[in-house]
Amino acid sequence: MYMQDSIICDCVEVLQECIKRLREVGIQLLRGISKTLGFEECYIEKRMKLESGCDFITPNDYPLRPYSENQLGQAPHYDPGLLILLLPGLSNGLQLEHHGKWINANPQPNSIVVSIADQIEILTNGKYKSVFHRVVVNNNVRRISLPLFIGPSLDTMVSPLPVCVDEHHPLAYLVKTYKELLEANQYHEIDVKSCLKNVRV
Ligand SMILES: O=C(O)CCC(=O)C(=O)O
Ligand SMILES: [Fe+2]
Repeated sequence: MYMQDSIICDCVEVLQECIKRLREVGIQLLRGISKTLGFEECYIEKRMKLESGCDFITPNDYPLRPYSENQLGQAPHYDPGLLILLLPGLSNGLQLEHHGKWINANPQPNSIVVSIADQIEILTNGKYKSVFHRVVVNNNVRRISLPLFIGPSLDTMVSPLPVCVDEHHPLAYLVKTYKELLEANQYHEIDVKSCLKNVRV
């Protein structure tokens, strides 16, 4: 009993440290994105109130499946949030859509997969696209992955930045709070589901 408790404690500490470091990487990348848009580096952090941001960590465990080509562990989807930082585990399976084809992400060992999510697409009025992706699984390696969804605070209005809207790029998304976007599911409860289809103009 004692052993089990101490193992669980160790796991919690490792997980907390892992989340902290993934978040630090995410914040640095968001600073880079702020700069590419012509802002000072903390612009997105401040505008999205990331100090009280709403992050989700949703570990995935894909059991082994009887073999069939492209057996899906997760159907094609977009992710909510600003950025996703994913520890992809030891088996391949993550695929990204590129020009209508599915491409294997094939991350290097010990790497972090970073993807743009819905709220960056909305903020940039579609200049940076949320990544459409899916997971295929196979019958010889169990896949465990750990994504961290970095998001704004729930009361933050998410709308295209004026600098990304002009006559060639008309406003393409409605204005809603992050909470409203996460609640746009049949249960009207906060859920880690993409909201893009509900806000495209
Ligand atoms: O397991 C993966 O590699 C991706 C997981 C994912 O897309 C998700 O949890 O939203
Ligand atoms: Fe995802």
